[in-house]
Amino acid sequence: MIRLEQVSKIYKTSARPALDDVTVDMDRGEFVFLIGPSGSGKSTFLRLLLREEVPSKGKLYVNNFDITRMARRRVPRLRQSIGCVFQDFRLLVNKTVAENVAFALEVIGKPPHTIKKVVPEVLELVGLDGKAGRMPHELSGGEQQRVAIARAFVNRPLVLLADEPTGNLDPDTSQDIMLLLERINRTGTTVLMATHDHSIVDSMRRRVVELAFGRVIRDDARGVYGVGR
Ligand SMILES: Nc1ncnc2c1ncn2[C@@H]1O[C@H](COP(=O)(O)OP(=O)(O)OP(=O)(O)O)[C@@H](O)[C@H]1O
Repeated sequence: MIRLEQVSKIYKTSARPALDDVTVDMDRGEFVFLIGPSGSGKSTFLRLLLREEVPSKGKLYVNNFDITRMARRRVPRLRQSIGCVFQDFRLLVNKTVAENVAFALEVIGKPPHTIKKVVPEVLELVGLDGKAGRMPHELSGGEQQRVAIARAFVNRPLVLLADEPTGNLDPDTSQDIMLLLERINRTGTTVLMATHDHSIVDSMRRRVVELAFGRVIRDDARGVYGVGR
């Protein structure tokens, strides 16, 4: 599903590599935490998968796309196969909950009758039925993140990337969001989540890939956050 072979990323303005000779494989249906201190390369890792950056060295595959050699015109197809969720939700503030989710389908050309059917289904899945007509500012942070997850998942992506999805949420709400991500993972979607949240990583006991200075220093099948520290 996701494969990095000896990938390095060196930004022009930076003295040391942001990623340094990283080799990792993630299978279909895995749930993986990507952890490491600030500046260790987590966001760079995610940006490479979306082809927002290109690697300086190595090979990179996502959902059978060879990202290293990918022509620019094929990038939208790659991004359609990946759902993304961020710490700051990134909803369209002037659209309702349902319109935010529908928009993700409109931009990829889904017909209106499909959109009409699928949007309520996914809102129910994330626990937001009854709130379809609300504006984002009328929702709590946890609810806004649910909308973002619905939007990311509505197209049934093979991979869901989550960059600090609980970073702006209190612990209870964070737990709810994690239950939702687990539920999405159980449908077969690979979930890769970058996080600083010790308690979530420790309570879920999933695969943990730890970065330090751009290198993978740990890859545990059922890991915790702070081993050896
Ligand atoms: N666009 C860029 N240009 C130059 N250097 C960059 C760029 N983006 C990131 N870096 C550098 O690459 C390294 C890794 O950064 P990255 O943002 O991937 O880390 P991170 O683990 O996501 O950090 P955080 O947890 O704070 O988001 C850092 O040294 C950072 O300064």
